[in-house]
Amino acid sequence: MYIGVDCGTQSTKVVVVDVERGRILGEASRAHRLDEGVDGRREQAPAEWLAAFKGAFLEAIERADIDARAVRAIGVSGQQHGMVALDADGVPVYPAKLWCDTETSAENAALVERLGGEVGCLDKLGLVLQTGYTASKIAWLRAHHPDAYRRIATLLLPHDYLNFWLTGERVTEAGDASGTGYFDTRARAWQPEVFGLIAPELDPDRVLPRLLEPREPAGTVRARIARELGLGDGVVVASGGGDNMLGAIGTGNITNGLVTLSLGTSGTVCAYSPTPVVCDSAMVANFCASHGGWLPLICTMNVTSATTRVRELFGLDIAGFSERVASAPIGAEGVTCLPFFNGERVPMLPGASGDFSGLTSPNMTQANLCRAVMEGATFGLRYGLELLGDLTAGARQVRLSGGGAKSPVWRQMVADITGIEVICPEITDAAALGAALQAAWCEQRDQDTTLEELCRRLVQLDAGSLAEPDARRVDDFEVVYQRYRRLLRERHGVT
Ligand SMILES: Nc1ncnc2c1ncn2[C@@H]1O[C@H](COP(=O)(O)OP(=O)(O)O)[C@@H](O)[C@H]1O
Ligand SMILES: O=C(CO)[C@@H](O)[C@H](O)COP(=O)(O)O
Repeated sequence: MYIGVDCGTQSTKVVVVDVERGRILGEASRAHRLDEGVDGRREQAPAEWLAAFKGAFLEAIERADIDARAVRAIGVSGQQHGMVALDADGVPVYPAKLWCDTETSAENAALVERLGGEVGCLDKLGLVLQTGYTASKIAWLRAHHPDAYRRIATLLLPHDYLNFWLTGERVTEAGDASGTGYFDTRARAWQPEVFGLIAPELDPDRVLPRLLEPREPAGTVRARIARELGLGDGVVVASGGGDNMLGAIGTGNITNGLVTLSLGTSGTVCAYSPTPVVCDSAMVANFCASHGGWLPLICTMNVTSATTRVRELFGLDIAGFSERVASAPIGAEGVTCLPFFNGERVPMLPGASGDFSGLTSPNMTQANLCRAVMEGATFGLRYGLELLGDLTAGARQVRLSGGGAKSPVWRQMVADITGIEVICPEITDAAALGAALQAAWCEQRDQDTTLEELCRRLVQLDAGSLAEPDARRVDDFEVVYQRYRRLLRERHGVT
């Protein structure tokens, strides 16, 4: 048995997988709170992730109806970029500032300038620093909370922190490290010169975790934690990775030719590449994959976070919201939404706010506003897909994951807006499945087992989720997408 854990923005999910029989035996999740401020602050207490991990783990084991001592390895996936700064005792010196925190946009702009703009960033890092990456969070802590900054002994990412709690080891791997902003994504190595600009008082050899190879274990579960979770001795913990990297594994997107699109709190689109990628657009992140190779990716910050805001505003449950969306026509009778309620990363507008435009007395209905926000979030992903250019140009299928992928209306909308067939894996939390597969790949590293074989066995596509683009709707959406692009240009100068 293998366990996959995905510590997302809104919850931690755990999946129990029987790799030998190719079956998913049990799943469970526990929610996290998000601490938000008007200034773009978005933080979480790492202790909540641990509590959610334990709760979801024990429930998933119970649902799977297995003895936890049958577990051989655990893989952990985590929301990318979050700053987990620990003191010498391994205690956070400050709450984790998350990927969606935009409070540090001034520090990010200053860092980009010091690195020599986009060209300098690409030269030193293989990607362009964006607000949300870990680098500006450290610079911000240094400027605003120098006492906490001075106590930093280790800098981890969310999935590294869970691995640290499980094993006691301070380690990371290239996939998640790619999103720090002090890692050279082409060389798959820390970039000490850049780190020195961000945190001149900290010694990178001391505070940055050791980099693991993709198949190398982080360690084994410590005795005390094993007792709490009911595990046997010597349970292996894989290197794990960023949620998008493990989501790629969990959707079978581990070699060329596929596109993974996630409708989570964030929206992401990525495609595997065996070589490092520098796209025409600075918004495409040349991240590493967590199984070797690269995973160029675009990320939008307002997907289910945006639809949830509007849903809650109208006091609707998920079914009621979907019903409203389905009842309104394509284009929401002229209502267009730029859903940048949390600022935005792609397009690069960290300080932006959201817009509903085209409202008139007759079209200002719940149905149109619900539809417009879902369309706006999906248009943002189409914009990102276009930025990926040749990497996704010939894609014949989108593998869809994340909470929003459970919605048939949204799946069809993605197919009609991108013009590409959409299908979901049977498990919507592909990152948790990817983490379990990586755990099996790691634990079986002395055998011939390949990751391709594990994906073939476990990544089962749900035929019932298939959504094919409809030519007429594709045309209708094209007109509305151009309206969205016009608004983007008018409001934010984005061409
Ligand atoms: N059927 C559905 N339709 C639309 N949104 C949904 C549906 N089911 C779940 N969601 C949304 O998915 C989100 C959680 O997605 P998830 O991928 O787990 O996020 P994260 O990994 O960022 O924590 C929640 O906001 C939830 O409202
Ligand atoms: O910042 C990024 C990718 O660069 C986000 O995709 C985070 O990794 C959060 O993911 P979710 O919680 O939305 O799954």
